[in-house]
Amino acid sequence: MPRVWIEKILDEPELYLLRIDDDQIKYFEATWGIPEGITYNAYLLKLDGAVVLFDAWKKNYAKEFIEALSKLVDPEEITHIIVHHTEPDHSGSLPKVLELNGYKAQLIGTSFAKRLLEAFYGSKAVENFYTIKDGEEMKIGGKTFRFITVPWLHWPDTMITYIVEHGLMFSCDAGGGYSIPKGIDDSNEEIVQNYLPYVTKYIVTVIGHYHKYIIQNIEKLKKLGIIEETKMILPGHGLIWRKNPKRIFEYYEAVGAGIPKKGKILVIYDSMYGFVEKTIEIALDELKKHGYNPVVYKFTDKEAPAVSDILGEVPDSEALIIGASTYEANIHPRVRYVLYEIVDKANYEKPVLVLGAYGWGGVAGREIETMIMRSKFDHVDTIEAKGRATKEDEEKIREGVRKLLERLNK
Ligand SMILES: Cc1cc2nc3c(=O)[nH]c(=O)nc-3n(C[C@H](O)[C@H](O)[C@H](O)COP(=O)(O)O)c2cc1C
Repeated sequence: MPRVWIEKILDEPELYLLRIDDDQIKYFEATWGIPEGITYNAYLLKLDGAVVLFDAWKKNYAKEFIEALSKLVDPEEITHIIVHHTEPDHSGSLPKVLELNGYKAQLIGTSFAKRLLEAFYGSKAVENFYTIKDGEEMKIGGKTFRFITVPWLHWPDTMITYIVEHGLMFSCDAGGGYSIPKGIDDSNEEIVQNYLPYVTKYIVTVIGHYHKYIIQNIEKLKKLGIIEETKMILPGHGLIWRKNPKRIFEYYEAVGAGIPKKGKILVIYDSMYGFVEKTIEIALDELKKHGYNPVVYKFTDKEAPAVSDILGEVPDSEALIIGASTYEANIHPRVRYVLYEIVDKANYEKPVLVLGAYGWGGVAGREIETMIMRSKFDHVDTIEAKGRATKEDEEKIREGVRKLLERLNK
């Protein structure tokens, strides 16, 4: 059952975390396999003469959200609701909150957020909506709220809120990650280390399509001096960053830029009857001879890894080896889908070696080359075997691996 956390984060100003651990979800956005689950984080701030709610939870947990919220405040007393991003994993419970609030609270968000809220929940939901301008400041309960738009992180509606006097940054999806961390913040390094790979997976699968905006928006926040001075980052998923708040944005930047881990080669392949696998075994042997320790994902008649996990491995890889069989004059469907998603969401300047096997006319290699040529990836070579790899193929594969490694050492 999902665990609910109601945690006081600060005494002054009086700030609470409302978090639910969604361990029931299987596919985030009905696509990305996340057996590790995800948390939805909302925040409540009690000020002099104002009660401010920052976002909410998914609709499935509206009942739990109201119960948790009601332990801190009568929903009728909420004066402001800040909507950072309208994706229903954050906004789904808002209609229930508004109903219990008697629609008295002022909603605050971008013009895009207003339009989307209306489309999702009807015109009554936005009756009392205030549309902010980028950089606008507003006094609420004696504090200065600065609203900064961060479009395409990862919807057009997205903004963050910065409370100037206390250096509090409510960042919604930016700074978030998958999984259900055992704590609420970054104070325990073991929890952080377990969590960070799920941050990468989240960035690639959820924000990856717009990954240039990660860099752009972080630059924007840097220029405003906000990242430098912030004391706490409070995202809509995962851990709160208070011990070292800058760390999560540095991590986001590193993933956005695809900074590689020395020696990590990602190998992805399909093999129906073992012929592609043979070409991969030769490549793995050559990699090992050169001291590399590859990370391997394979699609066979016994296993099909989650595409979300594979995507999470791309940003910190030095290079990729893709192995595919030709299937009905195309790339095997499993590898075709993975590649499509990699090129779309994890498109980096990294070298790629293509291996494969075919029966009567190799097509997969050529098709993969075309996909790579249209991406930022750097095509090194394509070597395909007609069925079983011959001695000659073996030599070419080993040579291909050496060429791939040379690119890394340039
Ligand atoms: C359903 C199916 C479709 C195939 N389509 C093609 C094809 O269009 N062209 C071709 O050359 N080989 C085709 N093949 C043959 C495979 O590409 C070939 O046997 C290859 O060696 C398979 O490698 P693997 O056993 O590692 O998957 C097909 C095989 C299967 C099972």
